[in-house]
Amino acid sequence: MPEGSTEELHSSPPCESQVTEPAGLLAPRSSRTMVTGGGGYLGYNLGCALVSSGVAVVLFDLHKPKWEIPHGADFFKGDVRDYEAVFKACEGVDCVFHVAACGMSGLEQLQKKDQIESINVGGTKIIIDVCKQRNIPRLIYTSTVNVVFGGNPIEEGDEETVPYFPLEKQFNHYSRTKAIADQMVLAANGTLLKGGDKLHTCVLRPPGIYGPEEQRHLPRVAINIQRRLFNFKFGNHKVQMNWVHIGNLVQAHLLAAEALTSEKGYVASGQAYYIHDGENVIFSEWIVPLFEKLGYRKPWIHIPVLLAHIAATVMEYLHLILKPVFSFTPFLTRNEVWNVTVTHTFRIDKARNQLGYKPKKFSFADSVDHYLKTRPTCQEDHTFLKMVFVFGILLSLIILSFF
Ligand SMILES: NC(=O)c1ccc[n+]([C@@H]2O[C@H](COP(=O)([O-])OP(=O)(O)OC[C@H]3O[C@@H](n4cnc5c(N)ncnc54)[C@H](O)[C@@H]3O)[C@@H](O)[C@H]2O)c1
Repeated sequence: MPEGSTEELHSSPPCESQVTEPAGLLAPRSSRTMVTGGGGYLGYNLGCALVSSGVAVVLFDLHKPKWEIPHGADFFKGDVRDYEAVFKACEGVDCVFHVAACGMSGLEQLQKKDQIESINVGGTKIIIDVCKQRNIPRLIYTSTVNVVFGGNPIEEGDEETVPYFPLEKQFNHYSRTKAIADQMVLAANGTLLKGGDKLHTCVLRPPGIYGPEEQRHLPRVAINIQRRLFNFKFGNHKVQMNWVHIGNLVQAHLLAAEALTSEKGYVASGQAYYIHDGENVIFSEWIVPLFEKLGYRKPWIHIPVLLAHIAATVMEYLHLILKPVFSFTPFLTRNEVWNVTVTHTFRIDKARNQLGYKPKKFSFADSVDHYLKTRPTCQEDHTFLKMVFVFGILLSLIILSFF
């Protein structure tokens, strides 16, 4: 399909199976919306919920979703860095959900700085510019808790008291560029549209996303458990964090779109919201169903956090060195080590009070069951990866012996 063209695919029933209760929550006062990153997990599920609410959707993405496109949605193949493509896709649109991002986890996190920056920052600038030119009055940006978390402990942080993590100290490009984009979107609130009205913007900051069909975290962790790379546990057992189920995150996006309307007094204009399931979890306990249902023993070899950090560093460098001849996904990155070894929890009172956000209760175990039912049966040979891992641990031990 040519770049910048729309394609309405199958007219199969929309994707209720992806999100337990997405539709009919509310119909955002919109006739046509655009979801960037509409081929990805959140973007696609959000698109499904919107069409179920009777709102037409353009799913804008570099890649087609792996799931069937629901009736009422158009897929537009395009790049958020391409002004003309974004402008064309936004014809008739009155609300944009800017979900597309690059560099989030695993291999992607190690992509070149320029690539990540051009998508996360450059792409966001283009989205804002097109909203102005196309007189689109509502823009909802999917940010991340990483804009304030960079390895610093945060307990029950809220939107008013926790500052952005200093950009110069963010050691991964994803978090740094998401923080820049988050600030750009908030700064764009209230700017004049070409037709004279105002642009209303808000940002949602979720932690890790889980749910049925999630592709980014669960399958990767599961594969590494099967490779027995997660026999190791590190860090304090009391480390807490939040997670968000896809159904709750979709709900929050729909509510945010509502809260940028005059009917809701533009309550969300210029606001940021933390969004999660409404509970703090201990990571080592939360992940247990995955080990149990896969039939593997829980991690039992305790290693110091520093060693895990060094191993992740070594993995990242090995990845860079070997990239020209062999590309592998490090089983952990430094950023991911911080994520599971440093407490970072947030309050969601602001979203509850201003947006009317009411997270539903979901179970991670159900997502694991779904994964086990749908995972591909054929497994690759991981001998080389195991070698790389063992090499990483050995190298880390050698480095550690110098301390
Ligand atoms: N997955 C998580 O755990 C998590 C946690 C916090 C925040 N977020 C945020 O949520 C959003 C969605 O995450 P997801 O899990 O659905 O990710 P995903 O990778 O499934 O979806 C992202 C989509 O963006 C698309 N994309 C990337 N570059 C693009 C470009 N230049 N032009 C057009 N499309 C492009 C990708 O093709 C992909 O389909 C992201 O903004 C991410 O930063 C995700």
